[in-house]
Amino acid sequence: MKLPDAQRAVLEAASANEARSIDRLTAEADLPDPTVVGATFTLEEEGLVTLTERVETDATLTEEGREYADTELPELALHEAVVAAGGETDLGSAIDEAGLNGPQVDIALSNFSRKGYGTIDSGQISAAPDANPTDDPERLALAALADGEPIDDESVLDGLAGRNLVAREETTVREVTLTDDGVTALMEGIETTDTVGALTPEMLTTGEWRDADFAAYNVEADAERAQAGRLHPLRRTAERVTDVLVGMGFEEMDGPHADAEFWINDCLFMPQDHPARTHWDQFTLADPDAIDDLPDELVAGVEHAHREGVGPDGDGYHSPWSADVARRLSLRGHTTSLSARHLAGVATGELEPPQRLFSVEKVYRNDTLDATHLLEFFQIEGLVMAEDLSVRDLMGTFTEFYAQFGITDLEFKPTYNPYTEPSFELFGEHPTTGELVEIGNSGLFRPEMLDPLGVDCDVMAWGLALERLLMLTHGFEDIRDVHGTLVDLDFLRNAEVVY
Ligand SMILES: N[C@@H](Cc1ccccc1)C(=O)O
Repeated sequence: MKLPDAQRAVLEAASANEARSIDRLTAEADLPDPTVVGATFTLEEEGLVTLTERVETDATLTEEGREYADTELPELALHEAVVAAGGETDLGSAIDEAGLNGPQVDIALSNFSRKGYGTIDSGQISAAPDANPTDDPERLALAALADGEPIDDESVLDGLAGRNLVAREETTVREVTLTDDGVTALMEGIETTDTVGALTPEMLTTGEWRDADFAAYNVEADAERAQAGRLHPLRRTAERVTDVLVGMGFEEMDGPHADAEFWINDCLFMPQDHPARTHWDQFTLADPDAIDDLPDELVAGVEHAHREGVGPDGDGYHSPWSADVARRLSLRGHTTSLSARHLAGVATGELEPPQRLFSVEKVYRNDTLDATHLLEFFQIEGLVMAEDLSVRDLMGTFTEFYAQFGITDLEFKPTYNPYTEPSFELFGEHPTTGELVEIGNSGLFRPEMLDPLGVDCDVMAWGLALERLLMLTHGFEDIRDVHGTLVDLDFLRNAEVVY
């Protein structure tokens, strides 16, 4: 019989008397695992081997399990402390003596009683005289696992898995046995065919590939999973947002992450003593600490709006205003700075209506980290500049935009921004908790903002949070499950950006 090299090696490594695992055949045939699996599948099809599959459950120590294997289970540490104190003592000193703290205290107390190591009664703890902590099955199992020994007692393993001290993982073990035909073939002798398993650069350059007999691929064979790099789901969502907005006729804006407060705040009619302009909210740069080249005429116009307001009935803030503050350099707390630069005509030249602009960019805020706040996040900024815009246009745009992501239950709540009137916060329903989540803020820019920038038509605008959009589309309850060091690798590898 003629067989390709790999099949012959697998056949020779297999036995008729004993089922051998693929791992063992791989070691004996000295071939890569996928090659052996592929060869085995073909041999099975040809009736030369039989292949059986068995699911084995592996147990490995979790970090906590390892810690207790190295030291002691909390309930045993507690027992030891009680025994050392003469068999009975007050609970507080037993806990201290056992060196228990935080969640370990509860763990120790509940397991101490459950396992019959003693009793706890009105603040006193006593050790059961007949308890035998040395033979504690969980303790022995942890020690055995730490030494790499197998554990047969499933109920102990289940208990440890329930305490999160052991992680159980199922693996499929494939085993191969020679059939009678396989034995006969081996006895009659096997010649190696010259089928080629892999195309090499040499075969291409010499032209040898032309006459080669290539082995067929077995597309059903198990192969190692290659984890290639891929874009973060958040980045892919950002790209999707860009696609949607471009599809709605928007053009992308660009601009600096660190900018003069003039563009970030002053142009937005944010008084210089506004709380959002303090270090509690924004990150101010120390070096360099200012932008010197602001357009004089614009600065004068903005200062005038702040001091006197706009129009015959206008009224300003009558609060301090200084060009030095306006020149101060900060990380942008919103990308509305890009809208200001574009509307002022300093980004891409004077704008004529109609215009639709957007950006999906990072912004930075000195927030307190929690489930819905990070120090930086992506903002979906947008503006429409046209004659006669109304709140209906604003709501219609959001309805159209969010519908692309399957979000059709938007709610609007009136709010206040120094730079818009009217202003609306947007909310969407969280798919699993049902809670309303704030997903953005919007409004029509006020004349106090537009007039100094030289814009005399209407502008509606918004800032939406990309991470919050992802929370609604993927059901996250904590933003830190999307960003940062706590993100689940499987999520990064497998998440689909669905729309
Ligand atoms: N700048 C606002 C969003 C916004 C932009 C434009 C108009 C109204 C609101 C924010 O960061 O929340």
